[in-house]
Amino acid sequence: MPAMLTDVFRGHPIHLPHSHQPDFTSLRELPDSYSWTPKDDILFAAAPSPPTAVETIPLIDLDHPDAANQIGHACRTWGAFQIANHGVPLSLLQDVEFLTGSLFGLPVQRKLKAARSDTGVSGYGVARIASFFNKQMWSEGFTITGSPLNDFRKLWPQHHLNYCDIVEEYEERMKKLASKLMWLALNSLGVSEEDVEWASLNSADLSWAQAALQLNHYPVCPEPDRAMGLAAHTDSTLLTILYQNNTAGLQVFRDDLGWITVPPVPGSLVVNVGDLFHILSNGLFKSVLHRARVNQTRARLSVDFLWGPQSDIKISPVPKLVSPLESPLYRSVTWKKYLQTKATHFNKALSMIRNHREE
Ligand SMILES: O=C(O)CCC(=O)C(=O)O
Ligand SMILES: [Fe+2]
Repeated sequence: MPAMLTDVFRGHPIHLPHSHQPDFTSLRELPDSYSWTPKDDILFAAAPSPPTAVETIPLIDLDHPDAANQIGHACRTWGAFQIANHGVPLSLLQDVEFLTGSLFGLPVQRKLKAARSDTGVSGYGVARIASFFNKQMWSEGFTITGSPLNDFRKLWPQHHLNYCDIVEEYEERMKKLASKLMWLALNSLGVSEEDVEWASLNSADLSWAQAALQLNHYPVCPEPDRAMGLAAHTDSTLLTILYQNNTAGLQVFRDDLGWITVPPVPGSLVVNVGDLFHILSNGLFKSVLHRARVNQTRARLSVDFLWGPQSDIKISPVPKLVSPLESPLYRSVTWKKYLQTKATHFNKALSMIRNHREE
């Protein structure tokens, strides 16, 4: 049986000196441990986009006949896009948002009943990337891998079954959507099912993929300019599908434009290219650097569907996308191995598996 995502993470526990969440609502000033400077993250100070910048990631209508090409173009230029007409019912998005709000609205002591253990993956806690930074992030999270039943029972002794049903339905929908998006993007490069033997086009057979669901809460912050909701990172996934409530905060980085805010569009979903899709596309698709900022007036919620292949599948650049005169840009890697590299080298992980060509 292929190793599941849970095992991958379990082998790489996060050791954090601060495993306890503060009660954000009681803080009237930003504590020093939450106050970021460019020293804490060089990207913190990277050029903010000018207020006049109108450019942002495209919003693509999946019913549009040219959707595949638009997605391909967005993956190459931004590494991210929003989608409308994605087929996920609005009522389900609302249910997931309600669940997320209800979870983070619980008293801290209750949330800590489902705290992620030192070596665990699922449950309540700080962002996984927290261990790479000296400063703390203005957010709290809840990770779901496999069934949330045990954790949900601790959080909501009465209503956990309803909430489990919502998660299950959401994950089913997301799995199908993610596979559809991957194939649309690959088709735009002329890549078809014969070129990627481990991934089936058939939406009824998604057993080659696995996923985790990450719920995030960014509370109202007394000094948002000095705080960081979630520091800059790329996702280790093939694709990530993000639902955000109606509050801006997600930003994506473009070398030529700086940090660009992704405006919430009601009912739409944000899609990010992750590191594995970048590898698979031989570097053609950009694994987008992104982060979450916070604000002083509205709490922000996001639901992140992190999607990739089963842990033992070897991902390497599709041969068709590699020029016959050059070696592939990356060596082959399983998701399991890649997460191990990421757990040690964080944002430098991709360069660790890159084939360095003679210039
Ligand atoms: O909350 C967001 O907008 C971003 C979340 C994210 O990037 C993550 O969970 O990996
Ligand atoms: Fe992310």
